[in-house]
Amino acid sequence: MLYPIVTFIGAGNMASAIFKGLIKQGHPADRIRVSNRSQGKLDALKQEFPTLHVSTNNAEAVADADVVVLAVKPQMMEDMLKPLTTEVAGFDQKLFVSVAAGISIARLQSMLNGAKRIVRTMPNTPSLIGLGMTGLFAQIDTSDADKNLADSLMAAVGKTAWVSQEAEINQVIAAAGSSPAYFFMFMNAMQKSLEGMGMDSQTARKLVEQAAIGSSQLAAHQSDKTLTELTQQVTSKGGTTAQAVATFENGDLAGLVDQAMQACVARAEEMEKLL
Ligand SMILES: NC(=O)C1=CN([C@@H]2O[C@H](COP(=O)(O)OP(=O)(O)OC[C@H]3O[C@@H](n4cnc5c(N)ncnc54)[C@H](OP(=O)(O)O)[C@@H]3O)[C@@H](O)[C@H]2O)C=CC1
Ligand SMILES: O=C(O)[C@@H]1CCC=N1
Repeated sequence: MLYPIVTFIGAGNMASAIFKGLIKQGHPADRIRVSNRSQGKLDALKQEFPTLHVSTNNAEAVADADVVVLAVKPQMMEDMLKPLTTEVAGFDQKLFVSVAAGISIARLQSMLNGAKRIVRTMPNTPSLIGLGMTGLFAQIDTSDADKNLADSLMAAVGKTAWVSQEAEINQVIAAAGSSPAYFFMFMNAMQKSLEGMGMDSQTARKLVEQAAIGSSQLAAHQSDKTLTELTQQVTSKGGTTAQAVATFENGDLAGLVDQAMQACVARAEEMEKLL
């Protein structure tokens, strides 16, 4: 099988989670190019993957790309793309996969001089270990071949879900792109509580980590049960869990989570207007 040449512009947190994940899944490193503004990250990558093509020159990195993954911060996208539209022959004919929050396809199209082959995605950092969750959206006139190529890249590092309305990508951000941070915060709060009770941090981290892994795996294995049913399975009447659950309910955990998710979506919508 001949793997497509994939160029990542930006070698930050999200891009590196995806391309390292791809390499782990068998995509040959010599068919991946990574360009980044500063040299330091590239030097480290070259050490880790000697056959990876790295460059601080975006135009050079995209020249032979089949797919260009746009992975710079949203605020930097326009300045990053502008020179490429004139410097790189046939640039607007390539397939672009954007991972950026808050930049619509219409906006990308205008930044890309009218390019037509664009898939907007919202991945997350667990892609690094093959457990990513990516939402994808493409306009109606995007070819199946382009959709399949974008899907296969993201499916190599986790699960994928297509949304039929572009606005839903902002909900994917709340559910998957940003949500690893929520889970880490929850785990961290548990760890800190245990430490406050006197437990050493290593043991506290191990307990929290394994309980989180076990719970998420159990939910995935028993997807026929609702999350409320899974909660009830743990909660003995008059027992310990009931006290913790009541504390969360009294503090309106669900309301707070809803507020956080809404704030996330609202910020994505606001970014779409600003950028
Ligand atoms: N982090 C996450 O969990 C997720 C992020 N995203 C999206 O991914 C994108 C990147 O975010 P993230 O990885 O967190 O950000 P990072 O800041 O970690 O990475 C951005 C990278 O882009 C590089 N860069 C900036 N300007 C240029 C340029 N002109 N040419 C080449 N490289 C450039 C930066 O280089 P330098 O080393 O010089 O700073 C940096 O390494 C964003 O659009 C974000 O919305 C989407 C889903 C999840
Ligand atoms: O915080 C952000 O804007 C990006 C998008 C999703 C995760 N990180």
